[in-house]
Amino acid sequence: MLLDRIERENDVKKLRAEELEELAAEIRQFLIEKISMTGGHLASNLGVVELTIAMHRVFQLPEDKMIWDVGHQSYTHKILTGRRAGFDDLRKYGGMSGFPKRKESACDAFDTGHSSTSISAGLGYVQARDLLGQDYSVLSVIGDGAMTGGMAYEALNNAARIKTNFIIILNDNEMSISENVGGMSDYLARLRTADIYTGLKKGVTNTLHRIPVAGDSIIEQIRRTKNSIKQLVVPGMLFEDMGITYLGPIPGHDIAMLCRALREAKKVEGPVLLHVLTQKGKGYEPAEQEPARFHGTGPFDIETGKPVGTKKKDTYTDVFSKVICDIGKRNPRVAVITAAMADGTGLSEFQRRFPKRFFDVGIAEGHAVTFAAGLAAGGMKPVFAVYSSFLQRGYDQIIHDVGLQNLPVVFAVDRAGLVGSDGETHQGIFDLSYLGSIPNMTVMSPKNRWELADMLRFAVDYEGPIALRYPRGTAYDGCEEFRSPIRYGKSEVIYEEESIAIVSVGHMFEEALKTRRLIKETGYNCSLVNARFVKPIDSEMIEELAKRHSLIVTIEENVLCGGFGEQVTEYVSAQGLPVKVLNLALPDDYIEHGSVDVLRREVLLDAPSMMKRIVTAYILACSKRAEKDI
Ligand SMILES: Cc1ncc(C[n+]2csc(CCOP(=O)(O)OP(=O)(O)O)c2C)c(N)n1
Ligand SMILES: CC(=O)[C@@H](O)[C@H](O)COP(=O)(O)O
Ligand SMILES: [Mg+2]
Repeated sequence: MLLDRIERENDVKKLRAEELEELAAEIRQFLIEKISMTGGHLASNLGVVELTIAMHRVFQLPEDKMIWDVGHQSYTHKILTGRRAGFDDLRKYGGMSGFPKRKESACDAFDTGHSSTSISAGLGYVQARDLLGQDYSVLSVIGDGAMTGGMAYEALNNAARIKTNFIIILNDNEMSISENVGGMSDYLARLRTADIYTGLKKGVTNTLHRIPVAGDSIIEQIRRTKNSIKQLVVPGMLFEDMGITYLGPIPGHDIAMLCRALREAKKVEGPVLLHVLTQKGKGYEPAEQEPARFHGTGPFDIETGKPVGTKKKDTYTDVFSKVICDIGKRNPRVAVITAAMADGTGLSEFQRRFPKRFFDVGIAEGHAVTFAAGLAAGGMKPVFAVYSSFLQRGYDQIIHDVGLQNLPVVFAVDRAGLVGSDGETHQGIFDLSYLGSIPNMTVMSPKNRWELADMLRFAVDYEGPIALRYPRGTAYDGCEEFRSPIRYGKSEVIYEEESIAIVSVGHMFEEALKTRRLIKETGYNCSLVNARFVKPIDSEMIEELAKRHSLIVTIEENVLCGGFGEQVTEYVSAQGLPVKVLNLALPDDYIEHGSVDVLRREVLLDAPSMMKRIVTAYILACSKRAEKDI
């Protein structure tokens, strides 16, 4: 196997040029086999095998800096930098990350996970290099999907003024996770056929009328506007006009051609954009046919491409998907928005049924928030379905454009809490803090699938900014009997006893139920309350609990800082209530990849750990009280 000769970075340079195609085939086979067992991002990785080989042939690691936008396509880079063995534990706790990580390898120049950051980070490297008088190449690899994100344009605008080499590789596979959207995507599609234009260039400058008949309509178009002549004559004119040299389009599965283009790019004094055309899922038929399904996949059967394992119950996303369609059917003012995550957020069905009221804005969460605010100001009822960690991108917009004007925008915050194998960048563990701090914002979280449905209906009827947060994965379908109507700012008492009172937030209810059971087994009484609202907190309920309990315990899957628990503690302290409070939440830290169950054990938010922490705190609270009485 050629792969056996790749033990560390730069080893790929030792292979003969004629061997590289075979190496690409081996890498594809390896990726398919490994990801079929562990799950991971398959389609994007299959698409960049040749591009990555070419980059590693032409550039020197770790001296040269390769920055992978999003980073979900960095698997071949990991293989070529000696991390092949890591694929056995890909995205498992303690195992190799699915994204580039500086702490994992000196060859990973920059951590990524969220989209459209690579040009900014690359430009930073370039400026640092020049200021420090160093000499290395910087390559930012950005996909056509990531090119729909505003940061990419801010960075290009900034990069245009530099006079030293900076290589931007636009990996264009005509796909975001789903089909790519928007004007840039259309523009790139036109560039893809730029060889026609290159042929035309001569024709235009010499004799327009000698161009074959097939070109007639194009010639007509050229005559019509001067601008379109420029567009057709110089492919990549948009970039060129900005001061960025455009090279392309380059066939992205031809290693020799890619190497040549990269060597050319290295010579340019200034920013240069290489437009590389690749195919998502290349080399594995099921992924070529269904690139969106194989973007991020669980384990699958290689032969058929079908997922392995039993059919799971509905996820929270499935529930959201059904209910929002039902709401959309009844209420023509409801419009939904996604930032390139129609499948992930469960909006694809809404798109199919109500295409005019469905908006995919590209990977542009900040824009999506303000766009939603505009829709609301114009009389619509926008529902922005978005992953918790990606909504971090829209923080100012939520304050400035939604909160300040008290506009009725619904935020359906999916992937809230621990998400598992995507790790640090994707854990949705800050939303209660960042949403809870915004005036006019209401924040809810459901305990089970029925409450998600009820809360979504409540949110759509509510006349102000409102968010509901729910996690990745199977929707809890227990406790259906507890389904009292949602009342603004009111919690729900599930079990009423004395001594200890647990108040749990959203999906942590299931774990809180188990914890209560364990506490009862140790002989203590324990009440259980479902918070329902994180903002405003149900202060009346806290006052009531303080009368009959020595300890109030809050449970949430959010960082402690700024979360639900801190609000309760602050209220109890401000009111001087005679009760101790224990906040069980996530630490002030980033939480790595791994299964949610393992991660919860690590952060002591699993039922057995919580039971121990609660009983210990209760005994302490009682002894303090006894001391006081003496
Ligand atoms: C801020 C942010 N929003 C959404 C995502 C989810 N996401 C991951 S990859 C991806 C599509 C990227 O498309 P592209 O850059 O073309 O890469 P490809 O998968 O086609 O290789 C999206 C939307 C993200 N990582 N970051
Ligand atoms: C790379 C990326 O950001 C997404 O592909 C993400 O991995 C999707 O995660 P879900 O599986 O939770 O939809
Ligand atoms: Mg793409």
